[in-house]
Amino acid sequence: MDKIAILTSGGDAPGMNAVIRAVVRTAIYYGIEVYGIKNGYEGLIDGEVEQLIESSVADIIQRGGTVLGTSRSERFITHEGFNQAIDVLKKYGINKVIVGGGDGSLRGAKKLSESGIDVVGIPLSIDNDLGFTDYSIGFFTAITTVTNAISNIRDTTESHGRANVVEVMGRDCGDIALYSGIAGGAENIIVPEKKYEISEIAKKAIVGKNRGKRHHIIIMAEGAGNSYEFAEKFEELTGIDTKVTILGYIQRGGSPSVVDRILGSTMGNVAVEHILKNTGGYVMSIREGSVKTYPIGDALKMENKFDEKLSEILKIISI
Ligand SMILES: Nc1ncnc2c1ncn2[C@@H]1O[C@H](COP(=O)(O)OP(=O)(O)O)[C@@H](O)[C@H]1O
Ligand SMILES: O=P(O)(O)OC[C@H]1O[C@](O)(COP(=O)(O)O)[C@@H](O)[C@@H]1O
Repeated sequence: MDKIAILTSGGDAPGMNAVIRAVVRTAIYYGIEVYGIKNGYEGLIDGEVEQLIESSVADIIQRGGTVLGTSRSERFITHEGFNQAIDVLKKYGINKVIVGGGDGSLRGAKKLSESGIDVVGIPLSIDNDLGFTDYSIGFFTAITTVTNAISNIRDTTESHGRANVVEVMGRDCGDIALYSGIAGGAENIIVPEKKYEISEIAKKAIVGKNRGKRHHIIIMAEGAGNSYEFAEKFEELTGIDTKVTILGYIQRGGSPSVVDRILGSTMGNVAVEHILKNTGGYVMSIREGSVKTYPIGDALKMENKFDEKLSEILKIISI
């Protein structure tokens, strides 16, 4: 008899709870025992495993974070830690695992599948840095939070006639900066995928200022440089009083958006149906509006592409 477990791993993302809820309720619907593994791969190694029932996931769809807890686990990458994790799964008779997380977590899931455990990975990361899916769950909530913050920052920036460098998350991926930059009407974005010239950004601000513009918002992804150093140089070049706002963890928490709840519920449900019918390793994806599955090895080789067109649109319309 199949036994399914669900774990969440890596950086948490709004929508993780919708996934957990859908996985648990779908498994029970099909008469399958379902287990929750606490605190990601760390909890798996330590045997933090608990059977879940319908009511275990009551009243969680609206909550940010993950009720199962998460971790970044150095131990899981070691031979010893990984084998301990496999032993725990064997002890409970769990043969199928659904992993919700980002790139690293899904690499861990691939390793589990190579050890004979059937897995389905669900893309959960606010960064939207996965090549095999158009969107990862959590991204839309994060960019809504960032966009609301930009609107607030714009009000005060405009009143004072200042510039503001808003630092957002995204170590290797500029999607949070790009999408919230478009939605918030930022004049410039600075992202890890593209080189920038501070002199060009300053020139644009001076042209705007001479036109009577009283605010200038620059969104900087955390992986693209040091926002304080940038702001100091920008102020020097433009003569515009320049402040820095680092949004930090504010953008990773909070009640999930409608899109993330629906994506989470759908992917959680389809993941269970898929894992019951298939052996091996897979991931869930959303491509051009449809939910799809890919073999996990192929999926992790797909390159994440920066949306040059959207970046060009920002350049043209945010002057
Ligand atoms: N190549 C890998 N092989 C096995 N496990 C991995 C690998 N990369 C990451 N992991 C596991 O996944 C965890 C989460 O990965 P991390 O990159 O921190 O977050 P995310 O999944 O959000 O990208 C890591 O702490 C580690 O335990
Ligand atoms: O919580 P931590 O360990 O400080 O991680 C911060 C990082 O996690 C993220 O929020 C999400 O990244 P991952 O999806 O790779 O975990 C990044 O944007 C950020 O740099």
